[in-house]
Amino acid sequence: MGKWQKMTKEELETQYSPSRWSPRLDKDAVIQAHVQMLTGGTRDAQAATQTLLNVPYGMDEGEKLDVYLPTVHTETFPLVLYIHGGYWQFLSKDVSGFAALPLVSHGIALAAVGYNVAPKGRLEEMVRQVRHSIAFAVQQYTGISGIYLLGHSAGAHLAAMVLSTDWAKFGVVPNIKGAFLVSGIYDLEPLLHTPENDALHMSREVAEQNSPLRRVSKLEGRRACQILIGIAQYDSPEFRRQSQEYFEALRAAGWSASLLDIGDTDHFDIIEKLSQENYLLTQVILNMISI
Ligand SMILES: Nc1ccccc1C(=O)C[C@H](N)C(=O)O
Repeated sequence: MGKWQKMTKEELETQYSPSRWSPRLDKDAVIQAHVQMLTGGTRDAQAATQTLLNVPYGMDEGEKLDVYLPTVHTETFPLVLYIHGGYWQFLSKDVSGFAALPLVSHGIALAAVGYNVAPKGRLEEMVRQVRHSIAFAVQQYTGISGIYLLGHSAGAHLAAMVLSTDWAKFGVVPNIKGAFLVSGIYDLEPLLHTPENDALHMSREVAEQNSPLRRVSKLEGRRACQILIGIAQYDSPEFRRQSQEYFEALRAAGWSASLLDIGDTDHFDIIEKLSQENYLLTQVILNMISI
């Protein structure tokens, strides 16, 4: 048993409130600034990139992709699927193109995945939607040379769930070459005891079945796929513990996984800075994709 079980309700709530740990700004200001950075970054990326916005990947209104295409046309290119964060309740694909510019200028496409956040969407539905979006992308775009997942916070959780997909149900086996999981949550159980679950309505069973940490043995495709787990210096100790544990579990199961602890970042700017080409994580991603 980890030590979160011994925490008071208040302590657990604090540990699982990323906004309370930023040394830059107070909790409301950091979220406001985050939304501003994502919105502005996405606007800039859309102004400078060839895009395909609101491409439906399913029947539901929320099942859409925003695709940012490589600057120079090539027959084949890697595709990064970006899965946004926001505790499965906030944000959307509409503010999730901010990382596109450094990628498209290096011949890499980015697709921001829309999914139904709570209270409209339930957790199992979000997992299914994100999996479906990947199956759709590989069927739709024949020029994809490899798929890379990039997820932040709740989006890193969803990306990790994609790695344990039984693709037989989807009729395709995507060539997932890498996953960049940034400041993610890999064990949902502690959240059952926090107010975050008021909107998510997860049962214990749903939390267990959708915890990547408990599904490491079900992962497929380990030979080809590299996993990078990124964590912010100023993420909470619980968030940092979760990344460390997931990393260790992946390594123990024979995966090619690495853990990158990014100094002088918090839960929010660790991902915002992906709009900058000279940011450490941008460089690591470009190197891992290295075309
Ligand atoms: N990641 C986010 C992105 C956008 C808006 C909110 C969040 C949060 O994480 C909220 C959480 N309840 C917090 O206290 O930090």
